Amino acid sequence: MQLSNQYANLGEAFSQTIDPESVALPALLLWNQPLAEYLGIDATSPKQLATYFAGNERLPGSTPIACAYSGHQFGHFNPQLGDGRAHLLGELTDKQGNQWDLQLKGSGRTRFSRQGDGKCALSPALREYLMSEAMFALGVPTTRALAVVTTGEQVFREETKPGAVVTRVASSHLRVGTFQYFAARQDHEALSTLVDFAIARHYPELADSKNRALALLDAVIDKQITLITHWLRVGFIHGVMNTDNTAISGETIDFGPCAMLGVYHPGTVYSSIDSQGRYAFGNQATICRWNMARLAETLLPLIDEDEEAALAKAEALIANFAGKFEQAYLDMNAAKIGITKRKAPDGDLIIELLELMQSHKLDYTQTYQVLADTLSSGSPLPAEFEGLEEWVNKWHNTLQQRSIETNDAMQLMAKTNPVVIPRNHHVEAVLQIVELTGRTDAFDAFLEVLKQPYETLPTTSNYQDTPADGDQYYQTFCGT
Ligand SMILES: Nc1ncnc2c1ncn2[C@@H]1O[C@H](COP(=O)(O)OP(=O)(O)OP(=O)(O)O)[C@@H](O)[C@H]1O
Ligand SMILES: [Mg+2]
Repeated sequence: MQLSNQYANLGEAFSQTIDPESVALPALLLWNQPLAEYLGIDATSPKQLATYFAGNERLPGSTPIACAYSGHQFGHFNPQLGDGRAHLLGELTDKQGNQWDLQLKGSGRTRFSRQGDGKCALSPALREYLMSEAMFALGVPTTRALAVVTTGEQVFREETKPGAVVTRVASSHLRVGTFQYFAARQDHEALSTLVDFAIARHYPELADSKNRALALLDAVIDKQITLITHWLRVGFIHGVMNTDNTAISGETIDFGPCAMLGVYHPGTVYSSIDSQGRYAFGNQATICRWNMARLAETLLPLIDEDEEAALAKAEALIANFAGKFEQAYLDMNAAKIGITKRKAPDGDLIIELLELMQSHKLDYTQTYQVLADTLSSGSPLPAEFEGLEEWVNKWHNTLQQRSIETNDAMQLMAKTNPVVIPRNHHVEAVLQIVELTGRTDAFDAFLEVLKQPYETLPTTSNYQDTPADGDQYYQTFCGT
């Protein structure tokens, strides 16, 4: 294993070269062996891994850096964010030649730390590991987690908590906020470097585009639409879709206050600080479009020297967002009810189902399982789904009129609708067990099931129940 330092080599304007802070007593708590193998990370002792992934010793070839970025947080621009508690160790190249960033989070203070302590508590580190690996298995583009190392140190939040460092693997850490950082400083040269870097890393097919900045914007918009559509498919609520938490790669990044939707309602919000519901489940596409408009602004000087021409070109792409998203969203929803080649009237059927789920306060994940059951066994709807009969008849008729074989519909539904998701109450329960006991059995058992979310394993049923209180009091916190 030899890391490269491509981002570090972009120069001082982009990052601060700084080693992680050494921790007192590094111990490897979680290790993602399949991911390590995929990345070609050499097998070594848990002790050595803990030393590396706590940041106590440099990995071969690594020059750790903290990256500069800005961001709109809840709509307000903050020019000076950056990795305040993270260190990019460098890039790894896998066997297929793909580049992966290895980054520590919770690894100490940097130039960008502001008032923060640079640390991460154990529970948010575990959440990042569990949720990102669950999302990966669900087929959602995402950053991943390689390790959680406990530090043997305490961090102070409202109370004393055990500390940890989580290792994140991402196809890059370029954020909308990274572009904003240089745009705010009117550093067009750095912006141009970023565009080149992003294209080389993520969109090499755009290398020969006539207008590289515009082509990049177009590609990022498409990737983001795909991402948000996946979130809506599985019921993911990111919780803090600030522009500094929006990756150019189209991967889900920053699992701080994220949660899963239980009862279907587009207004669902769990984040304690999102009092306006800006990042509510059903608002995520609108916010994504807003974030893409912020990205577009940063690229204007590169899109065209003529300001008005640049604006017209960028605006055309932003204006297309809503239409493109709508198509992707309806296609995804059609797949959830077994329809491949969606036709215009299916939109009404889809919207009607969503409205029924909302008015009958039905669980999002369970509803699609119950619908699939009506196809597989012809079983009647369970009592709590009373009121859907008419819709189910209409849906069955649609499948028939469209000559969609029941088996084909069932297969499509089975790969589109997870049987199990990381439900909030189960996530909290396993995180708490690790925090209280230091043992990971319960966490591991849950993760095993989450790794096959479209299969019913012998233990899957342990995690399919809905929370007793319907998550009405559930709250998440910007994990620090
Ligand atoms: N404990 C902390 N110490 C120093 N800086 C912090 C701390 N927690 C958050 N920050 C910084 O505050 C900003 C916003 O934090 P946010 O919660 O979005 O990111 P994060 O969870 O730290 O990291 P990422 O987006 O990389 O997953 C970032 O600049 C982040 O580095
Ligand atoms: Mg963040």
